[in-house]
Amino acid sequence: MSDALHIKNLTVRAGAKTLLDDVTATIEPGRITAIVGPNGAGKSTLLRALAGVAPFAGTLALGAAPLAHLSPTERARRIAYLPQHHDLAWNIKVRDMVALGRFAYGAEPGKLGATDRAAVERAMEAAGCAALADRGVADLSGGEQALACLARVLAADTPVILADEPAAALDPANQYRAMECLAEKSSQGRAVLVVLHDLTLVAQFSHSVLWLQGGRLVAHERADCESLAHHIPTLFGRTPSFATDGSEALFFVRDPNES
Ligand SMILES: Nc1ncnc2c1ncn2[C@@H]1O[C@H](COP(=O)(O)OP(=O)(O)OP(=O)(O)O)[C@@H](O)[C@H]1O
Repeated sequence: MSDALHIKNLTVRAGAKTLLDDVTATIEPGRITAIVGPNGAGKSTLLRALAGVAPFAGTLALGAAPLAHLSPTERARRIAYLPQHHDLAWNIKVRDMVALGRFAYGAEPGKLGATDRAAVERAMEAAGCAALADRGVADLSGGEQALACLARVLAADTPVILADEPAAALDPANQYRAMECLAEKSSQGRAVLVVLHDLTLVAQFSHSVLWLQGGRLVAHERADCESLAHHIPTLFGRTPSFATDGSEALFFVRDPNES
């Protein structure tokens, strides 16, 4: 089991605008914590601050170790980050892109040791992109690129995983595959923090939810039906229906009285 990720009084500003306002939460290891909120709520900003790519005020610590005290390499060995947008600058092979996940261990694409090679192959297999290993990343479809980027994060084998909408570009089967990959990591004792818009995936895979609205943390609660039914109408202005077959599926039903 790895350490908990402690977020204390996290505030992010861009000029005069406050993107994230005084967020305090603890992200537990061995759990999937979903971040849920409307577009523009600050979900990506929260992950970006935790990943070290957005300046912030406040304190972030992994266990007792403030993240600010870690070197970039030490940080990269502890926290892997899957951004919302996949900016792929070079048309390198999928296998070499996934191998970048091993960079913090000194591995160079094309010159991997046995441990790194095994981690890369395992990650591509888990993410479902092993058959794409020798293809150029720029020649892949959007969903295929998303699987390759997920594999890069899995290959890093970090105690903390930050994933921003990992399922957004994926077909239904691959959405479940991506979430199962993250569930496997959390069952190994890692802390997984994931931005999700699909509320059924939230209900089925997450243990707790950070509810964000307007840059503020509205609540941090267990991902049970009662909590979902309470917060979803408040944040999204619509009341969800819950499947009655025990599948934890959630959906919005069109009001027949609406024109
Ligand atoms: N550099 C910036 N300058 C000004 N405003 C910014 C900047 N970066 C983000 N924002 C704004 O901050 C708010 C939060 O952005 P963020 O990307 O965190 O939202 P989000 O909850 O991830 O949204 P989505 O669900 O649409 O991806 C948005 O209103 C966005 O326009």
